[in-house]
Amino acid sequence: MKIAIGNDHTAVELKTIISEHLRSLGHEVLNLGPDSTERFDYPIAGYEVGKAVAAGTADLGILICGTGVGISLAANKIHGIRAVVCSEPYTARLSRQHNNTNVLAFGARVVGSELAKMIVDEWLNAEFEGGRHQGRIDMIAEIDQTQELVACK
Ligand SMILES: O=C(CO)[C@H](O)[C@H](O)COP(=O)(O)O
Repeated sequence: MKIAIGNDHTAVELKTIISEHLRSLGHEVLNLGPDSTERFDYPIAGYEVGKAVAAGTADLGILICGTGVGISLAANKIHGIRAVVCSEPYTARLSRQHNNTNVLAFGARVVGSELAKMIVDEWLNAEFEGGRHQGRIDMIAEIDQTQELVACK
């Protein structure tokens, strides 16, 4: 798979570790974040990775900032992006199975590199289950596109 990765200044080292891990698993990595620890505004990386995934330039995206929160908020502003912040593997797996997330975020100030690899592995190995979950994904898309939800009218 082709995986876009983005980060801010807090996550350069963890980005490198995760990129190497992804390559060792046979994935292609598209680096859309800085490789310098100079202060960097995380919305830029969230935007770049979100755009790459939404456009199909990458299959999935991984974002890392201090907490994973800001960078995922930015990515979630792109139509079609479902980004999740995870600090443990269970939520990562369920976010694929039930919510069909296409961007995974975590915090370099929150998780260590081994836990981050476990989170990534669990997320990549899980598959969307469809069925009843598809209708809920469609409802999220409806809110995104129309700022309305027919089920609430
Ligand atoms: O976690 C983050 C956003 O959610 C950022 O990494 C964090 O806010 C950066 O902070 P600072 O500029 O103080 O290093």
